Amino acid sequence: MHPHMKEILLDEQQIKERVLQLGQQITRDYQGQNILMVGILKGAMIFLADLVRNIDVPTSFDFMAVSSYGAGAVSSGAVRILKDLDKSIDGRHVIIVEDIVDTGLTLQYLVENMKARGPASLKICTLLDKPSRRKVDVPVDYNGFSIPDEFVVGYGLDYNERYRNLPYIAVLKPEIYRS
Ligand SMILES: O=P(O)(O)OC[C@H]1O[C@H](OP(=O)(O)OP(=O)(O)O)[C@H](O)[C@@H]1O
Ligand code: HPA
Ligand SMILES: [Mg+2]
Repeated sequence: MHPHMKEILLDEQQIKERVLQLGQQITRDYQGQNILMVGILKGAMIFLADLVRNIDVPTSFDFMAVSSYGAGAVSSGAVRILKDLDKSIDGRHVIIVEDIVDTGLTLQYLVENMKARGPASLKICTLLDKPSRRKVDVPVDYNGFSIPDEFVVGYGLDYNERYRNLPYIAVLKPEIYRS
């Protein structure tokens, strides 16, 4: 384990099994349709890459980059678009793919923003959910794991742009983000 980690919360095998289940569930729910997965950069990229390989209906993907956390471990609440979608989502069956729903502020903004673009349907898929930290209600359709209120990194999730490449999800030692 990386020396900056307190404990591994979800190991590679647990993540792999759950991502397979989510892919199978989405495949069942979208029979006969085409999906547009919208990955929210950068955190969701690893989850999206693994998830789409477990989906067996026609699937395309696009990306959006927004930022609320910046370099820190606390949400600023103000969401900025850093990179917008390449194409229109009008009439498409859209699934927003996130790595984590924490306060819900990022997703609340994204859902409002995307609904205004006229998709045929809009669902949310997140790998992790921290329900105890929610400030606004967001309708999560697919959730990998509900986790306790601890700052986690790995499998796409960062602290100050680090640790995204860890193959597991771990709790960062508090002294690392306090220092
Ligand atoms: O529910 P919330 O409290 O809004 O937090 C969740 C958001 O925060 C993180 O993004 P971040 O701004 O750190 O960008 P990143 O994905 O590039 O790390 C995460 O990827 C979610 O998008
Ligand atoms: O626990 C977290 N880890 C990394 N990024 C995050 N963004 C919201 N919560 C988290
Ligand atoms: Mg981040």
